[in-house]
Amino acid sequence: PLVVGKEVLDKARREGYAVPSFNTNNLEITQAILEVAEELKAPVFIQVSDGARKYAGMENLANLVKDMASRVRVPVVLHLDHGADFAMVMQALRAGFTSVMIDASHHPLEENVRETRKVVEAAHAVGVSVEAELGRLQGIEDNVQVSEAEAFLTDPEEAERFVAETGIDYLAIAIGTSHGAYKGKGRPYIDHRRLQEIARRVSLPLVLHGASGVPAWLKEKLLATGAEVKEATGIHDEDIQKAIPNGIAKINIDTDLRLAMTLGIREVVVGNPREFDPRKIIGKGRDYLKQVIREKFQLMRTVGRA
Ligand SMILES: O=C(COP(=O)(O)O)N(O)CCCCOP(=O)(O)O
Ligand code: NA
Ligand SMILES: [Zn+2]
Repeated sequence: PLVVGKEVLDKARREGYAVPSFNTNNLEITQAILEVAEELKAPVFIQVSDGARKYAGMENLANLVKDMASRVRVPVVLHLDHGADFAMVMQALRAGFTSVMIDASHHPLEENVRETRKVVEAAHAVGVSVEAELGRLQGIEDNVQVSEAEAFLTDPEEAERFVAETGIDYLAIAIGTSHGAYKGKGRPYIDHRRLQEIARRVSLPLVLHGASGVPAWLKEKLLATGAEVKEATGIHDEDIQKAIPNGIAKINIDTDLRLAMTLGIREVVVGNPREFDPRKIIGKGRDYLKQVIREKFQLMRTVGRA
């Protein structure tokens, strides 16, 4: 069934596992997520970004997820990813989202607090959980000077204050991850000591953005279809496994789903130039999506937790 975010994540942090939050943009991605969650008896977040809202329509995606979630046995949370402003959050609340993120982390702290408090008041009034962000994920360019990079990472003491002043339900932090398929040359540096210090001060579930791994098997297969993803790199599994016992309870995955869907589509389109049944083309993408989604539930130890 569709459930509120807080109950799912409080349990995850308490019991030392994480819940993947997968971005959806259409029917096939939503099907893949829910079929695997059901198969593995795992709770799951399905999140809608601004881009997805523009591509598919917020109400369309909300109605699809709500209806499909009502027909599965595992807990499903419908989450607004990177809510840009109060208006967008209100639209999500009206559409029946059960969790919303207000991302005001690029504003000065005082404004982030103000914006976030406003959203908390509205969302909590209708029983919906709130995620906010403190600190900024490094940009795609990794030519950020060390000092600037420091300024982007979440300050533990500030995090404690931010949580107290805003009343949020879970906190997104910056400890070295970044959005997209190009997370820097080699292995991205994840600041586990900083995470431990944040987790010592903040008892709320912590959220990791930019956590896609760009798995080797997926990258190799994509390269074999002629996809130009040679420079693509992700977060290492060991860093994910290390972050979970240190308070990370929600882990955002979008890029790995994009790569999986693209692999399926390219394999059919490049491999069978005579194929023009979209169900065969997108369907192959859905198969690879299910494989990646299975791996995420296993990596995060979400299996059997529903
Ligand atoms: O943290 C993440 C995903 O991180 P990842 O890129 O490592 O998967 N997310 O929050 C997903 C962000 C998707 C937003 O993009 P569009 O507006 O273009 O849809
Ligand atoms: Na989010
Ligand atoms: Zn994000």
